[in-house]
Amino acid sequence: MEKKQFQAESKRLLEMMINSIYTQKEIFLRELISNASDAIDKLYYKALTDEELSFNQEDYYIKVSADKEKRLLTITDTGIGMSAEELEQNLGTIAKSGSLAFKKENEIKDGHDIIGQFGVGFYSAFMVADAVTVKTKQLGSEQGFKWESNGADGYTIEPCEKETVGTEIILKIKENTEDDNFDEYLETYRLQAIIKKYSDFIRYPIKMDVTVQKPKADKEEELEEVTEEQTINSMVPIWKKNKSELTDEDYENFYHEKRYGFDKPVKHIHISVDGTLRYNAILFIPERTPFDFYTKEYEKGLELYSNGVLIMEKCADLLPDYFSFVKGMVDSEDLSLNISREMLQHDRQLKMIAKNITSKIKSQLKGLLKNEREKYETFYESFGRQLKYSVYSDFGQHKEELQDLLLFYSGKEKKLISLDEYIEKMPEEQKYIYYATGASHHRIEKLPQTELVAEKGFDILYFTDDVDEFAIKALASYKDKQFKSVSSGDLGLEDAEEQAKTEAEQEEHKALFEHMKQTLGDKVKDVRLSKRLRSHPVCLTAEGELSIEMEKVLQAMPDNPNVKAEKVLEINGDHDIFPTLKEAYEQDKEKLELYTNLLYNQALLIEGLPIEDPVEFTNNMCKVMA
Ligand SMILES: Nc1ncnc2c1ncn2[C@@H]1O[C@H](COP(=O)(O)OP(=O)(O)OP(=O)(O)O)[C@@H](O)[C@H]1O
Repeated sequence: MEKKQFQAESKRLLEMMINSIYTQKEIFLRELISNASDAIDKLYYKALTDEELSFNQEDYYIKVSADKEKRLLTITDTGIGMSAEELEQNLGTIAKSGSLAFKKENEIKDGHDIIGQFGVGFYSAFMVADAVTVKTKQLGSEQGFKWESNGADGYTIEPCEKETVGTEIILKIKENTEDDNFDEYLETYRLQAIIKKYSDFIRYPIKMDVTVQKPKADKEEELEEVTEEQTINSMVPIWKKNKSELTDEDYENFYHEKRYGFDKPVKHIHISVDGTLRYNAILFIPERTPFDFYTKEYEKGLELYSNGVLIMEKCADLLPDYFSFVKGMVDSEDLSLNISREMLQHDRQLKMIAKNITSKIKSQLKGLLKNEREKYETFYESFGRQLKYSVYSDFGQHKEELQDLLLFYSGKEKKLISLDEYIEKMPEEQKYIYYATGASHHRIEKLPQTELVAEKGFDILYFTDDVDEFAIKALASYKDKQFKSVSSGDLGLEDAEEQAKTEAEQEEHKALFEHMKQTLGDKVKDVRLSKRLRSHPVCLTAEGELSIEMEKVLQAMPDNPNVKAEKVLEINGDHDIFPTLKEAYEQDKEKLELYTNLLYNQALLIEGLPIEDPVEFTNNMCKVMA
């Protein structure tokens, strides 16, 4: 059977391609500059094998010039140029990449990697231009050629005058439409910005004529407008430089130049990996939280470059959510780009880079915690909340990675300590890691519930952030030591004998406590003799999973107004108030009820909870006084 060739309607194909591949029109300049850079690189490779050719890096450049009146934008390069045949093949056939063929034929050396591979980038010029003219003269040829097209009706090729070897791409920029402002592609400042954004690390100078204000030669106090040729790109990417040549200041300048933040980063991480996985990365741990960090608007991600050309401004897949504060960039030659170079095929390579980066960040943070404590605490002040939040989010999936990065305020040492530091200082008889929650360190210090644990000489971690207790509940234990709230039912401090004694006392006053419980109804789950109170008469504790602090946090959220902790009112049996209660129970039940309500409201106040009926409470106080 006769095999037929697919027919392609090239005009339609070109239209489709131009209008659907790229999401941003400004990308045409990146594509044309990348082609120019490839063309110079090809000369460089030729010189490697051709003894008659020498390659002097300084002689090669790319120039971008705009003529507003004629609406012409020209990209000139001093590269290898094209013959008439190559023009026909490369620019006359969509998806034919001369660069890819070149790459296959030549062994790529010294990081001079050729960028082009799909054979479509050139046509992106038609997104902003009605007509494109290419004037080119190939190395070793006497004759120049001109390729012209208005996109729709094919192209023409004819000989032309061209003095120098290289290529000139001339775009006739479209007129503005209602939706698009094409004038901007003729504005120097806009072109500079696009070059900086995408092509900053092209290794040849990208030059432009820029008009600047300068003091006059004869009259320094007066300014005049002068047009001078400037190199717009930085050329050598800092990440390709030798680490030993770079100073902290160089990294800081890069951080500010790239507008990662206005602060001074607490740490930079420079990674160069060469092997099966090849990539360079420069990452920063910022000092201050960006203003929108804890909002939905904040977008995490690293800049992603392929061969020094920007592919994505914020590649979210490179960072786990829990390290979303990290800023920086990754450059890799091995990425599977999609045709528009705006996205990646979800590939293994990227996942491996992300994994690698995550473990590097983790180890750097641990190093900071161990060796540069002050810096770590500065970092922690800004992003500790994010780490704690990440311990319990995603069903505690990442708690293992993050738990040793946590810091909490130590009641005993009056400073932030890590969980390891807490455990190291635990006396042998201490079974649990104790914590107390409250609005401030000062208020926690005064909590009646802390009395017994503190008396034993055990340290208590003070939780003042609303995520603290949630994070700890997700952890449950650290290095086999369980966390225990000083307000929890059993503090694990009594031996069997002491326990039996409290139980006997509780039994002895059972009727009194039952009456008090009845008075309070479902406001409390129980009224009990306290084992933890020393000088205070009363406190509230919680039974079950939900603590009183958690109740406060959850109640403040819109969907949980009715969550309640199971509260227990504890009475200090050694306090002077206790005989009074016993007497009231025997002789005056009404008085007992009055006292019970007063004690309950006092306990609420200590916990920072609102009193349900403040007027009744103050009236009751007056009743006692009168
Ligand atoms: N300035 C130039 N100098 C020399 N050759 C060029 C120039 N611009 C384009 N070419 C040739 O035209 C071919 C097609 O260019 P085009 O930009 O469409 O694709 P590409 O660069 O190969 O691939 P990609 O779509 O990945 O950018 C190139 O492979 C190259 O051979």
